Formats: sequence, C-alpha cells, structure tokens
Amino acid sequence: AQPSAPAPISAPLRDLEYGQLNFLHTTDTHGWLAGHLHEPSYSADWGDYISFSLRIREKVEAKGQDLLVIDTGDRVEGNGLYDSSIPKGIYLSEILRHQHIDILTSGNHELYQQNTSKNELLTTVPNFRGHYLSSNIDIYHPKTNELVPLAPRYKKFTTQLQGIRIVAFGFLFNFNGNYNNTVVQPVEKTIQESWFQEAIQDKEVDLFLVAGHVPAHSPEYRAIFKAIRKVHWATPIQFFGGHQHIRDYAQYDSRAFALASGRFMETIGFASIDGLSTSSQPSVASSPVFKRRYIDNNLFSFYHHTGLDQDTFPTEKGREVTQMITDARSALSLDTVFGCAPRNLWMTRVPYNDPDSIYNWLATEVLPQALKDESRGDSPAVAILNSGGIRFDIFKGEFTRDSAFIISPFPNKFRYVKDVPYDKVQLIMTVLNQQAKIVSTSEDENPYIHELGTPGQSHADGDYEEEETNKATEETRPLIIDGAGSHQAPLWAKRSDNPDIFPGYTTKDDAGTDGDDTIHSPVKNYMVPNCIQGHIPGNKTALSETVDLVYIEFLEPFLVLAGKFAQLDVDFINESEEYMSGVQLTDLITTWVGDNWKCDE
Ligand SMILES: Nc1ccn([C@@H]2O[C@H](COP(=O)(O)O)[C@@H](O)[C@H]2O)c(=O)n1
Ligand SMILES: [Zn+2]
Ligand SMILES: [Zn+2]
Repeated sequence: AQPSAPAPISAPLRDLEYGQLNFLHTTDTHGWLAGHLHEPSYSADWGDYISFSLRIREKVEAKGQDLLVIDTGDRVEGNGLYDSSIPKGIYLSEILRHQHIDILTSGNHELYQQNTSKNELLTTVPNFRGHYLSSNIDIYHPKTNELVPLAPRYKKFTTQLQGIRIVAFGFLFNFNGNYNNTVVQPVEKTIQESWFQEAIQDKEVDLFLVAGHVPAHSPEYRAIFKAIRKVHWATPIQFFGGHQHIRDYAQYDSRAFALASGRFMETIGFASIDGLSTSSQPSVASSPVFKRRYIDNNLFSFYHHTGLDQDTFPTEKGREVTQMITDARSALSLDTVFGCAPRNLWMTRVPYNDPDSIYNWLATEVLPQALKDESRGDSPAVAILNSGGIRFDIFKGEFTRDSAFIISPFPNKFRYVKDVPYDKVQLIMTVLNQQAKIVSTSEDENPYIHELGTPGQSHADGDYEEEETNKATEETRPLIIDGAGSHQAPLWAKRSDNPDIFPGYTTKDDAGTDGDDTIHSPVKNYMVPNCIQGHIPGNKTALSETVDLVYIEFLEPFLVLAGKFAQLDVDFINESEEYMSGVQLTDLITTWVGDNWKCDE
C-alpha cells in the first residue's frame, strides 16, 4: 500500500531540485554516526541516513532517475563511537558498511596511524569492494610489504536506469602527515600518470565524477579540472570534496562544479544534474543544469524531503542500524558521566580569549592545574597546543566519556625540551601563528596550513576578530536546546503556525545564498589562532628567564620549522623527552573535569 502523506508542517525549508542524476554526499563524519545527541538540528543517525537514502532512491527511481551515494573520507577519529573501542573502530566499521555507498575515498585521518590505514586496506576496502577508489594513495601491504594501491585508481560504470556513462576518481589532497606505511602522491603528479591520461582520453563518457578528500576550492581540484578540460572541453564534471569541514560549492566553469558537505554528520549534501548524455542518447542539445542543497541532518528535514512521516519513513535496515549504534554506545559506556560542565565552552562562537572559549579554559585552567611533570621540580613551563587538536564545543551539563573523545580524540602525548629562553618561546608562538607566511614560501601551493590550526579557517593575517557571519567558511550551528534528546526534530518543527528561525548554517557559496535546506539566522564566528599556550605555573609574571617548552607531539614538525625561524638552537627530534610520563591530552582533560566539575546531587 502507498504510504500516507504526512501532516503538512509549516517550516522554512527549501526543497531538493531533482535531476536526471542525483547524489547524496557525506564527508568528514569522524565517527559521529550516532548524530548529535545534544543538537536536534543534527540529531539523525547513520540508520536514519540509510532510510533517507533508500527513500530518496525509491522516489527518484520511480521517475526513471538515478541516485549515487558518495562519501569523501575522514570517517574516523573524532567521536567515542570510533575512538573509545580497543582496537579503535571495531564498531564503526560494522555500522558504516550497512550504507550502500557508490563511491568512497580516504581522508587524511585514515592515514595518520599505521593501524588505521591497515584497517582501511583489510576491512573498509573489502567491505566496499568495487566502490572504494584511491587515485593517489599507496600502502605497504602488511603481509607482503609490497607498495600497492590502497584501492583501485578509478572506475568506469554506467548508471542503472538511464545508462549514464561515468568515469570516477578518488583523490586525497596533497597530504604529507601520513604514517610511513602509506605514500600519498601529489595530485599534480598523479594526473600526469599514464593510467589517468588514458582514463580521461575515453570519448564515451557522459560525466567525470571526481570524489575526493580535497577542498572544493583548491589548487588540487583546479589541476584536475584543467587536465580533463584539455581533453574534453565540454563534458560535465561533478566534484565532491571535503576536509575543510565547511559547506561549500565551487564553480569551475558552466559544466564543472564541486560540492563540499560539512562535517560530523551535520550535513547531508545533495546535488543533481540534468541534461546529461547517455549511452542510448549520446548527444544532447541543451547544456547540463547543476543544482546543490545542504540538508540539515535531522528527521524533520528527512520527512520533508521524502514526503513521509515517522510511521512511513523508517526502513527495516535503518532501524537495525540505529539499534546497532545504541548497542555499541552502551557497550562502550559512552554515557558514563565524568562531571558536569557549569557553562557552554565554544570553539569559535566567542573570541578565543573570552571566558566562554574552550581554548581560554584549556590555557588558563586545565593546563596550569593539571599538566605538571613532578620530575621537573619547580621549573616553570609553557605548554603549546594546536587549536586544530580541539574538535568540538563543550555543552553545559553532563560531560561524558563520549564528550572527552569528541573534544580531543587524538592519542597525542606531550613532549618537552628543558630550559628554553622565555622570549624564544614567545617568538615561536608568533611564528606558529603566522604559519601561512612560512608556507607561502614553499614551492607548491599545498594548503599545508590546514594541517595545524582549526579546520575551515585561515590564519594568514593573525587577525582573530569576528568574521563576516555569512561566509561559507563559517562554522555555524544552532544554539543548544537544553534537555533535547536524540532523534528530535528542531523545536520549531513541532509548531505548525508561524515557525521561528533558529540560528544555524547560512551558507554563501559560488551559487549564492540559497544552498541550505533549512533557513537559519546566522551565528557569530571568530578566528582562532593556530596555537594556544598555557603557563605552568599559571602566573606569567612569576616566570623565570627560561622555561620548559612543553608541546603536544603533533606539533613537533611545525616546531622544528618555527624553531629555525626563531633562531633557537634546539634539536626537537633528538633533544625532547616525554612530559608527565606520556599523558595524553584527552586523559588530562578527563581528570581535570572529574576533579573540578562536580554534578549537583
Ligand atoms: N594526531 C592528530 C591528527 C590531527 N590533528 C588535527 O586535525 C587536523 C586535521 O583534521 P581534518 O579533519 O581537518 O582533516 C590537523 O590539522 C590537526 O589540527 C591533531 O591535532 N592531531
Ligand atoms: Zn575532517
Ligand atoms: Zn581531513
């Protein structure tokens, strides 16, 4: 029987504009497959997304159109569901595989640790065999030690219903922070290889599909665009990108567009193309039409776009996966409470030195009070953290095991060098926070800067003031609504009269300001420096002329460079030692929370 239509709800939503070929896209999910438990606007989980894509497929296929589902990497690191299991990711891999994904690629986070890339090769690639593409990543096979492609370089396929002939690639940006069991070849070099050149010589192609963990606006995508255009002046190209954790849409020409779909399961990207040629109709008269939409990841949006409701929307598979997520969270004790945060602490909604900034909290409370290596006696220390290592806000209320991994998922330890002149430490801080200037002297145009600071931000001018709030680069979310649980639609979804506009994404991209499905009011957004420092003991005036320079180990390659600029004669790699017996930042935060943030009885 036909599902009955849901009761109409008046809400400020823009519809999806379907085409001959339609896409759903996720990127940078970073383990958030349970959705956002405290933010109704992003509260749908991977099971709901599975139902959504099945329902959208039914809808488009009923019209004879095709649907492709894409994921562009950074599926790992960033949430207790991935990071808290031993080994990491055992539950996540099982949950992920239930989504049908037509094309998926690796992000940089799949390559930082040896075990993670090994797991991609031995578990995720086989789970998505025939769909996982890796145009520029090789891996030393753990059994043979032979350098092999992580996955096939590209594939050619034809869509099910219309016979649209597609050549697809799967790239990673020019990343160089990978563990040495993998090799990432720069995109510009890869596209000169014979296999790529042969792939783009194919004349029987209706669409080039470039999926990648690459920013939508990037020198890497421009290079690929140019290489394809040299051979095919008019064949449509659809890029899917990620890595910057932003909603973005780039226009390369009238037939080539790139969509980036945010981060952390906040956004389901939608794109469509009309006017494509097909195998049975190889020439079309009209120009193709490209559309895009950024869907807020919640059930209210899902019901709206499918025309279904809470009874008709869920699928059996979706329900099963939601149950798998609930079971995994319970097995991992992710709801265990360590303390209660007395207030919200923000990454970018307030200036970084504001009392409500998470960075200010770390610099003035956590580091001075919790980071102390007793073997160093009274030696004062300055501890440096990269802002990019802090991944999310803290919401007022219960701080759980999940919260700890959400804020600080990386197994980063602290290292230190003794007796560094305090003024040199300050010079190093200045250099680190001006990293763009160092980078601009390098030969390539690698967006290396994203390897240090908070994703989605550029720190080139050292200006940390409020940004324009309507930029696609902003990180915007609706205000937390206390007490809201999982699977709730935004509060206004329950009103059928005159819905309020809630703060959230207000994206401006190359196609304009109408990309977001949900109409929001903007949220303030402030720049954050690449690095912050905490003084141990906290009183700066009590510091002696030299201090222990303590740093999070991820920063070491950047410190080597910054040390040279500051003319500091220290060999960080050979002279540094583990600080505080190798304590990790995540554990430091958890201990501090347990000691300082008591919950009311
Ligand atoms: N061990 C690590 C690994 C990464 N980071 C931070 O993550 C940033 C990259 O994250 P994306 O999701 O944008 O790819 C990187 O720039 C570092 O800031 C880290 O701190 N420690
Ligand atoms: Zn990411
Ligand atoms: Zn990334």
